[in-house]
Amino acid sequence: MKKGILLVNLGSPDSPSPQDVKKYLGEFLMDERVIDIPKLARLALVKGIILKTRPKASAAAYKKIWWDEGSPLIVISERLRAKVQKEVTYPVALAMRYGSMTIKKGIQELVDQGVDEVFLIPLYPQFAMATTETILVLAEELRQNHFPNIKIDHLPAFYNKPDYISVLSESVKRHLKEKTYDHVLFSYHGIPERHIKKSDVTKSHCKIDGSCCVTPSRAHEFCYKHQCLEVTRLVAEQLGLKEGAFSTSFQSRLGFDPWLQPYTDRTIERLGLEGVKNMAIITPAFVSDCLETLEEIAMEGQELFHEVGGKEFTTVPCLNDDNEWSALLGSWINNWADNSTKA
Ligand SMILES: C=CC1=C(C)c2cc3[nH]c(cc4nc(cc5[nH]c(cc1n2)c(C)c5CCC(=O)O)C(CCC(=O)O)=C4C)c(C)c3C=C
Ligand SMILES: [Fe+2]
Ligand SMILES: [Fe+2]
Repeated sequence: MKKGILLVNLGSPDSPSPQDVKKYLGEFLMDERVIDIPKLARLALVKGIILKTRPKASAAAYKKIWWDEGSPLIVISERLRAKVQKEVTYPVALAMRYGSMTIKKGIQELVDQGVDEVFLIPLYPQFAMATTETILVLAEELRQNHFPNIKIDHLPAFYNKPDYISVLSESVKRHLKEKTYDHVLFSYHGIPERHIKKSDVTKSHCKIDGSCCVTPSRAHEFCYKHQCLEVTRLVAEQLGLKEGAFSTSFQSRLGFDPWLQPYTDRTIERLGLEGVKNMAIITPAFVSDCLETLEEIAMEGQELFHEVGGKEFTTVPCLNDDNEWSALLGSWINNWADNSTKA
């Protein structure tokens, strides 16, 4: 069999125009694993309410962070792909779950090069039904309907792999430049609380309040909150952060249902009001900088911190196309290839 690699990230609109943002958000939010309510209710909510107002506001936010070469998330993912390609002898393609760079095109690109065994790498450290699961389900549907002769294997969530934690911690260390901060905040993309319950394979473990997340359970293989808290714990340990000098929060909530808490915006506000003057913020749910890190955190978050009396607000870039990160992906790919050959 000929092996090939498919890196998959979330995606971005084709341009920051309200029309392109509307098209992209329409596809993204109509995914039943993102807005997980019955189809008719989802249609009414997404087409009838969200897409009437949000594209304009989102387009304005995208305009603030857009690069000459395109969406930061896509440009960075392509840079990463090119570096990973240098680490391995197998063809490496890039696709996005939403938008024009479809997973179908990505698989086709590999198949056109003779590949019939694909190693799919969802570019998400933590598992969530709105990220990893939706990619895997779509890839399997595509395999069955369009590529019945290929095999697809995938990299599971890698949040607690020691080599990943070490690459992430080293990158954070380099960016924090040995300065001390009053507080280091680990901010992860949020998800609605009900997604945690839905992904609980035991159906009884997850309690939302976080108490469950420190009690060993097989539910943790699919518990986004546990996996976020573990990244914080492991990185804080490697950075030697003291208890109380760091915490975890969740950003980017949408709608009125409860999402994972504490919320990042309220946490930044509270820290400032409590007298924190200099803080650093790390965003380990994202491997590439994107709208949520460059605008929501680096611009909105910073403004909020200053409004409540904060002075220095340091945002740590995501791993992006860091050399150690591309080398690590290369080593995971080579390990997979060795093991799949033996099998
Ligand atoms: C860990 C990664 C992500 C999870 C989990 C996730 C869940 C999720 N997101 C929305 C709604 C929106 N997300 C938006 C942007 C966005 N989300 C992620 C990652 C995760 N989302 C990224 C990387 C981005 C940025 C994309 C880019 O082009 O840079 C947006 C669009 C922007 C906006 O209007 O705010 C929405 C909407 C939901 C409902 C959800 C549910 C679990
Ligand atoms: Fe999102
Ligand atoms: Fe838990």
